[in-house]
Amino acid sequence: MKSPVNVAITGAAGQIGYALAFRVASGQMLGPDQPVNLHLLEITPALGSLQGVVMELNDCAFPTLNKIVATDDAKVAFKDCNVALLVGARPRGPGMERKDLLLANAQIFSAQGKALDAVADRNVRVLVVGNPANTNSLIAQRNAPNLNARNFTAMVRLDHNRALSQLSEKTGVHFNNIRKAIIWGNHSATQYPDLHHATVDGKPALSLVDQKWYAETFIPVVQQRGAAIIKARGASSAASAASAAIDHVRDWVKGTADGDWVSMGVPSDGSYGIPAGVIYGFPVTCKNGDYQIVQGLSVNDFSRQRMEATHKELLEERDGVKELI
Ligand SMILES: NC(=O)C1=CN([C@@H]2O[C@H](COP(=O)(O)OP(=O)(O)OC[C@H]3O[C@@H](n4cnc5c(N)ncnc54)[C@H](O)[C@@H]3O)[C@@H](O)[C@H]2O)C=CC1
Ligand SMILES: O=C([O-])CC(=O)C(=O)O
Repeated sequence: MKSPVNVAITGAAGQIGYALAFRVASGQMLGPDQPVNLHLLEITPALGSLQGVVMELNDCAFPTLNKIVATDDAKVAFKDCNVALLVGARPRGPGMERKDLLLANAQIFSAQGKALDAVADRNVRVLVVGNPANTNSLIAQRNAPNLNARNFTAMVRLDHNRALSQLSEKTGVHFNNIRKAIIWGNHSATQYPDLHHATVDGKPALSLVDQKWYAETFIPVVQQRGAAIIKARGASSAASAASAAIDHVRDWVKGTADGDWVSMGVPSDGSYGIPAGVIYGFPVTCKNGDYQIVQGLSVNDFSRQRMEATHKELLEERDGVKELI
């Protein structure tokens, strides 16, 4: 039997947390042969509700669930954690942009960065889901100077999956046969969903759809999907966000499929002219528990303009939290 992996989930009694904890506990993230210790963090007033989640998790009798720690102390939750899923943060409501949450949520990520720095496993893999995810990930990273900076990532996988879903609906081809979509940049309305390298049943995606649909329907629909879900449900995406978090960490730890890539918000290494350090959505492949930014893709003017616009927004967000990074 493998030794257990410690997985911390913040905001574990919230909408996403409630979907995510059960999927992690049941082995859907790290595999059916990998026991997990769940470290669940909530704010003090939510501890009662968190206790209910703990009771339900125990009642599932998952073979892969070894132990649960439920706490309102970040240093207890992050102690020796190998994977940290930073979900706990305020969600937006109708009419807001995700960056409107920055002031409300930024403090959470500076405090949690410090707590991770103090007590987490030195190779902890961090996924920030709480919005605005890229900038919150940067804040956590900058507050954890003793951890591996590459391991601070932000979730654009939901956007990636949304791109597959839209293209599948348009072409009538199942997502399983769609490869190499890309989400560049920020998890926001400026993100750039790029189909220039995508294939559908092995054919170039852009040879199957017209440019007008790509530019005027596909891109805005993917960019605005979060807002469309809020309008329809009266609450932001939760099960699909949890599912994307599972996909992100599973692929990072266990590797991406041959001949495909996924999108992850990761610190730039200067690739594609995005200055080093910015946490930006890139196409990546994963192997042996590490990720690599896909190199050598051609970028035309249409793409370059959009990649710059989303980068510019990230710089503006960063300027807004200068004192925390
Ligand atoms: N990156 C992405 O693709 C997506 C990101 N999100 C974001 O994820 C975040 C969570 O969304 P929901 O679960 O729907 O919100 P929610 O309000 O249902 O749950 C958030 C939970 O976090 C807890 N929390 C607040 N501060 C905390 C702290 N300092 N430590 C630990 N827990 C804390 C709250 O008590 C609450 O239970 C939001 O910021 C939302 O905008 C949502 C969907 C997709
Ligand atoms: O739109 C929101 O506020 C929640 C979110 O990030 C998403 O669904 O992509």
